[in-house]
Amino acid sequence: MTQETRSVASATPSVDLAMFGALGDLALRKLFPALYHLEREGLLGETTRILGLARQTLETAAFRDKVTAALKTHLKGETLDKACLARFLERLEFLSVDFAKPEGYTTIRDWRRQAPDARPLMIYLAVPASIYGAICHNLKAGDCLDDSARVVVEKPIGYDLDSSNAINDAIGAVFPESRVYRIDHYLGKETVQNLIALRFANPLFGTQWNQNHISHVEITVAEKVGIEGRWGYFDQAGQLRDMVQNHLLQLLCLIAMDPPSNLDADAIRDEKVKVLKALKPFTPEVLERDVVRGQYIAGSVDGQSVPGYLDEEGANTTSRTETFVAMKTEVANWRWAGVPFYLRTGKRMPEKLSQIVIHFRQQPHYIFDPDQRGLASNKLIIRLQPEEGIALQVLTKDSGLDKGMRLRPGPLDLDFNSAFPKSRIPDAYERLLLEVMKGQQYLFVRRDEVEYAWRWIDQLIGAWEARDDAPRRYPAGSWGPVASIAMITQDGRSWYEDY
Ligand SMILES: NC(=O)C1=CN([C@@H]2O[C@H](COP(=O)(O)OP(=O)(O)OC[C@H]3O[C@@H](n4cnc5c(N)ncnc54)[C@H](OP(=O)(O)O)[C@@H]3O)[C@@H](O)[C@H]2O)C=CC1
Ligand SMILES: O=C1O[C@H](COP(=O)(O)O)[C@@H](O)[C@H](O)[C@H]1O
Repeated sequence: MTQETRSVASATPSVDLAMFGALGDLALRKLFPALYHLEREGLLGETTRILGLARQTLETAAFRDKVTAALKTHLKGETLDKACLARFLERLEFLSVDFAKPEGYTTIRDWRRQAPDARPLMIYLAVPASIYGAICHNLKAGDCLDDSARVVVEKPIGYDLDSSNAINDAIGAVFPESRVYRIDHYLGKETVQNLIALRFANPLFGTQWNQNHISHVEITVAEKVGIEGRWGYFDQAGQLRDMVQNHLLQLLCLIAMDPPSNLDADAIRDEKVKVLKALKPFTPEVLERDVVRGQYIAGSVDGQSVPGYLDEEGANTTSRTETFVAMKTEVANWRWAGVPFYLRTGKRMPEKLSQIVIHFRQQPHYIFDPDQRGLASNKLIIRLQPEEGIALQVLTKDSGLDKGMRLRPGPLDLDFNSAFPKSRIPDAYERLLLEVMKGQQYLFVRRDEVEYAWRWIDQLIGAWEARDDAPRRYPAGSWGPVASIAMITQDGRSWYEDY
């Protein structure tokens, strides 16, 4: 992170953005809406050009129509600003290329040569990871690249350590690590970045952030959605690879890492890697006690009946893929020894909710009503989505003449929408696209982070496979298998449930 991003944003430099997979789901649902928002906020470089690339034959005018239709569909209730839309569409061009074949790349090179001035080339690979290597190779062989070229790659980077290494090697054969931007869209969420501010700008928390003061940490990422037509992909991955390997481990790293010496990308990423290296591995015995896998069966979400995982479109009816995981893990280092981190994520839960709860230890000597001892210690509740905010649960005296010194838990609450009503919370992809344009890597995942995350996940999956047990069933619309509640109750605790 350079000086300028530490304080106020500066003007974004103009770039040439080549979007591979420009007619795919990610591009149309997330990336073009994010780029349009950047346009509306005046955050696109003045002469930035955007080249859509896909296999389908299409004129630029028809491509602009498709992008307009996608914006109308995906900008949830927002009215398109006509002038802004016109400015945005003017930037777009389209080329039909089969990415696997070298021939088409001459057209990309020619487009690049038409740039009005020297500017960075930003390549976004919104395509399956299986063709990242071919695209990188063809871009180089087709003379499309120079030293300004940076590449953005999507998750999942592989299926395990070996496959992720193969993908990273293919990318690394063309791009140095300093020009590779691996997306984990959770890092682009405003509230996730706020974890850095919360922890390192507030001495109140900085001094308490260790095993002397924190008893345990919960991270919940619950989704209401099911598989949404992605059964083929999801069934190969499962919730552990789809959500824990990346998003939940990134959240855990931001909570557990030591303070970086500055806000440079590598300073932050070095600290995250130390956390990943310190995660306790799972032995088969620990696995049985501390990990619960689930798969949803038919149920109801928001009052609507929904099918079970095995009855989703395209399902293989004998699949044992997990759609829910709960686990207890530990970061084995001086700061966190003995502090359980409880992680939980699942599809078809009753709420969409991403939340971190830090439970502080009780006072060493207790002087209030013994009946209230178990009432509560302080909790810091960090709501990442949907209602972004931070609440600190404190104990105060219950008011009233008849109450004596009765305690009452209550929140010191910072709701971002009411505290900062004018500020729109940008979508993660807006932030991430902007950072690539500026050449800042601190919100992207470095190769060794991916590797250590896979190492940990691989040994967990290895232990799982050795047990060969089926996931536990849970009805859609519930908080997961009962065993996930028992898992935390065995430690005398419960999942925080004030949703
Ligand atoms: N969609 C999402 O919400 C998310 C997606 N991702 C990742 O983003 C990437 C893109 O995903 P998504 O948009 O869903 O996938 P899609 O399949 O919807 O889009 C991929 C696009 O790439 C095109 N493509 C594939 N191979 C070639 C080729 N050889 N030549 C030309 N075009 C090609 C496809 O064209 P055609 O239709 O002609 O085959 C398609 O338009 C994947 O890596 C995915 O894992 C990550 C997180 C979320
Ligand atoms: O990466 C993924 O994330 C989404 C959840 O993202 P969110 O921003 O809506 O919380 C998940 O549904 C998807 O399966 C996974 O691939």
